[in-house]
Amino acid sequence: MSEPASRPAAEQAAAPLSGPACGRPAGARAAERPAAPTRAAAARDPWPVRLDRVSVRRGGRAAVDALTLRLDPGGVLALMGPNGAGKSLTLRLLAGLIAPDEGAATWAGRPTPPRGAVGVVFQRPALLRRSTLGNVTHALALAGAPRRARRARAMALLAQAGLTHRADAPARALSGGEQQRLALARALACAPALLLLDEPTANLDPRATAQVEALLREVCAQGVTALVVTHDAGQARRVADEVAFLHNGRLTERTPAREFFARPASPEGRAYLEGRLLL
Ligand SMILES: Nc1ncnc2c1ncn2[C@@H]1O[C@H](COP(=O)(O)OP(=O)(O)OP(=O)(O)O)[C@@H](O)[C@H]1O
Repeated sequence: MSEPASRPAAEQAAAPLSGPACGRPAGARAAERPAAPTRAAAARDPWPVRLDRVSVRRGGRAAVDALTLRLDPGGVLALMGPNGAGKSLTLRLLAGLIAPDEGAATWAGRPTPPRGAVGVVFQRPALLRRSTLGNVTHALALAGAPRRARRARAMALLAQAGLTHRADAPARALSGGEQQRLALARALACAPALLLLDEPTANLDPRATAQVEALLREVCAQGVTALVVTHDAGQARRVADEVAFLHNGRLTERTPAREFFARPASPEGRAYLEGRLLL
């Protein structure tokens, strides 16, 4: 994930069930590892994903204000900032779920993301009234996986998410942490190149948070690029390679994570880490 660190100031699928996005599957044990995506990867690669001076108007103001951000393959970018900074809107722009009012969002130079190239996990997963397994097989069906391959592939995704033992349970009966790991497994059904997560552990306890983070790290180690919106500085330290900091819809800095936490480049980033940036 790159773009030179822009020092001070400069830039589910959708849940696969509801939007344009939909995982380079990864595996727990090798025997259970989902088969390699059958699609021609290059045709679906979204790189670079670019926001060029995009603005989104909400409530009579620019909630995202002339933002420029470029994502290239590799790594985890944490998108941080105070409430209302424009993080979720930015994530939705990157997913192609909303269009900018000004500026341009492009994927590999095109105005929409390649089908299935971007997976999204929201803070509260919208799970279907089906079994855990059924949620994933449904996502695979939407992704165009052949019927005969769906069950084995879904079971491999569930194994990776540590949910084999919950396969037949109603998805909505899972714990919050299990539901979020299911949402991740489901988002991986389309073998996305880019995974966007909007505060994926905001409602989880430390143990469930650690499980989701471990799954995210595993998926990223296997080639998926991720952007995580988080308020949790500990989480950003644990999972992110870089931090992009937003304030009032503007990018104040994009900095390697280690550097951000040691010496944030922008006054806003510094104030936030010191608990002084409240709005
Ligand atoms: N549909 C809407 N109507 C009016 N204002 C909106 C709408 N959607 C977003 N906004 C406003 O745009 C701003 C940015 O919203 P966004 O959800 O991107 O912020 P955020 O950084 O994700 O905040 P939080 O950390 O609280 O989730 C906020 O002030 C929000 O109130």
